[in-house]
Amino acid sequence: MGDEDWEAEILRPHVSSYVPAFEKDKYSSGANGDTFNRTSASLSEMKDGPSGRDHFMRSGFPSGRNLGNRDTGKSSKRENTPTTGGFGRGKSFGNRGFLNNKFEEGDSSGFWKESNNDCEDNPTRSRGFSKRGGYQDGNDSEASGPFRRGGRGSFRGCRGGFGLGRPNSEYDQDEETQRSSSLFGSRRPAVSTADNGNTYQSRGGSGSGRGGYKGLNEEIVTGSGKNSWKSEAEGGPKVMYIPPPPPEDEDSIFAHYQTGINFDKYDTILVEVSGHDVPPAILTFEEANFCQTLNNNIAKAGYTKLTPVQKYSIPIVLAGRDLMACAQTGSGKTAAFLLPILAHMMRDGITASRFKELQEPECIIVAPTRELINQIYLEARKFSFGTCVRAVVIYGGTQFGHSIRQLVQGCNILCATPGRLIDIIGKEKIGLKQVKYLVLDEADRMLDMGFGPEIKKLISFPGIPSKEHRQTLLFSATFPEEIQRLAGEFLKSSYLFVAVGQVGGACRDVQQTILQVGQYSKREKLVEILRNIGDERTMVFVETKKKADFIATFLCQEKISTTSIHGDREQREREQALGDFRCGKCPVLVATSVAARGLDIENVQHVINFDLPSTIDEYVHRIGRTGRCGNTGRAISFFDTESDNHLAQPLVKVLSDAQQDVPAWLEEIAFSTYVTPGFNNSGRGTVFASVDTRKNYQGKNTLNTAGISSSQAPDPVDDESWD
Ligand SMILES: Nc1ncnc2c1ncn2[C@@H]1O[C@H](COP(=O)(O)OP(=O)(O)OP(=O)(O)O)[C@@H](O)[C@H]1O
Repeated sequence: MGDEDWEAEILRPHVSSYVPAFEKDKYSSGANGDTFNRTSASLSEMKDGPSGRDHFMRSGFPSGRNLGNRDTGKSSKRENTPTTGGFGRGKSFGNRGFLNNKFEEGDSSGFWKESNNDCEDNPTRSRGFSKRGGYQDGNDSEASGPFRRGGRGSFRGCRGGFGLGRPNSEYDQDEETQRSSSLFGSRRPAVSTADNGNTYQSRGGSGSGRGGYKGLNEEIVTGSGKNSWKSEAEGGPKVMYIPPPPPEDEDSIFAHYQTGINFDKYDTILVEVSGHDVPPAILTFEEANFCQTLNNNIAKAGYTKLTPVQKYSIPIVLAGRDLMACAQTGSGKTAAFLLPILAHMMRDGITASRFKELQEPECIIVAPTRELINQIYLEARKFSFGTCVRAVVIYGGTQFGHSIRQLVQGCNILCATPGRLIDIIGKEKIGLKQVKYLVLDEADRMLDMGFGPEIKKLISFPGIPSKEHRQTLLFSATFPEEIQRLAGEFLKSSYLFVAVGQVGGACRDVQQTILQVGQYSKREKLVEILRNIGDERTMVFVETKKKADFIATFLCQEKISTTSIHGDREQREREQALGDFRCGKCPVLVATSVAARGLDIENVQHVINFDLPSTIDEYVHRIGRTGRCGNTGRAISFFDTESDNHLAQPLVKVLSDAQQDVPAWLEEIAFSTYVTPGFNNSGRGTVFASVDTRKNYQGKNTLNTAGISSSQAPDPVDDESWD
């Protein structure tokens, strides 16, 4: 499967980590005297720290209940007649009345109800199915696919730009449409913002047959017809974008932000390790016995103290063990795998061999989104600074030849998105024989029905060492049970499971507020909140790419400097948007779930869920863009009782686990929408994967000498109950 090529028809189960409060005991661990031990990250006795919410400066926002807008969306129905822009037939959408501020949400004709997908990423890639009955959203996908390949007109901007067919279907923004439309599209900024004139530009679409637009330097059109889209590697249209090289000066390489006031409180988080023969945790970087260069780099990065996931994971990886590690967002998982891998490589004296036709990396790191893999690459480059180890990043939306040129200069650590990786392997540009380390960051995402097939493909390529002969490391903040079971296929049976805090739990450094806001009141509420926030950096999550464009444009019209990131933006635009947000030029970033996972952006003080995501895990990742590395942050979510009730139960669980206020109205909804345990409501509202799932099938655990719990987990492969 090619880059930007995706099996769009695959369903993703609605994964959930929730167990109702009244069922909690049934599933809870540790405290109830089960066989797993929980150990505080400091390896000292767990102290009763202040509750999560006490860590925060109180905001100007009243609690959810007080602010809760009980608008249930009863405002007048909007008309279907567009006021601007051209439209295709079918479920046309547009900025109905948008320019004169009559743009309304929730129209039954589809716009606001389009599938919520975004991707390469496309965490909702498969949600489209359950929600909309079968289409895959179009995506700027690392992996998009034949099922998205129609020539439906594509909305490519905020002001019209519609083609024929089903302009408002999940299909209408697919990669192919974008690619093949640039001949016809006209580049026309939808809105240039308000304040500085360049804050936000949404691409204007052009109403050609295929609709859509792709930037001049990004796509070359092949004029291919329906269902003929191929990735570049497969001979499809070329992507011309070459990302700018990262800065080379040491200051930039080691630039970092400060740990926050709650960094030391990480030590009080309970940690569970399960599996056999658990190596003792380390308490300090010195105990890791890294070489001097690595220690220097760690110091230059401003790391003086290990985070819990690092304390436990580093010795496990150093001991050569496979690992599944789950720790809260922003708690340093990247270094937890990078540092020990680098330590091994340096111990083994690995040197990148330049200009070899076939590069044979020792380590492959895969992550679901382009921006995230780029971030991981920058971390790898930072920690390998001044060594012979060379990291390379390759990802979709960039010129294929550029990826190859990066590779041939030598590659020990290959950071890649799955689609581009598979393409590069298919082109025999890298050999897999030397792979000793395979890391899946955001592993639950990488193994779900979205990316899972590609990862399976990866580990099935001829030449790649079997799981017995490589070290496989899975990291995420969420690990639903079903994914944990799947993961057994990728890991040695002796793998260890590290759980820092509650698996799938939200970061306690984020003050969470849930407001009841109907769809027709959301924009007004958003503006009110953003005006209160002022210039503090804020990520606003919406469910669809189209909505991201609209909301960003709307905010710009409201004179709030805003940019946006989603899967229909060109890669160059995505990187520009992220850059503008990072540097504060645009303090508001409207994003789809493409930005929900992993992104580590300094000073993001607020996350606003304009739309709640369809799964609770996604919620946890989204709000985790703030409150990182001991810093505090705030998350405000608009809960629409017309569409979000399925999230009430898991939200109550996540809020109470994180010691947040739970609005009474939310509890009421949660109670009234109670799902019988065991009834699999598309994976929602069912069992909360509170621990290593092997625990559900095993006998006793023992306490190891380090005070870390060590379970006598049966070999999952041999365990009949495993499946
Ligand atoms: N020991 C440490 N000391 C200081 N800063 C650290 C330490 N470990 C990590 N950091 C910093 O904390 C931030 C968050 O780390 P990272 O992005 O690895 O979190 P994460 O757990 O992978 O989050 P997510 O679940 O959102 O992907 C980064 O800026 C990183 O450089």
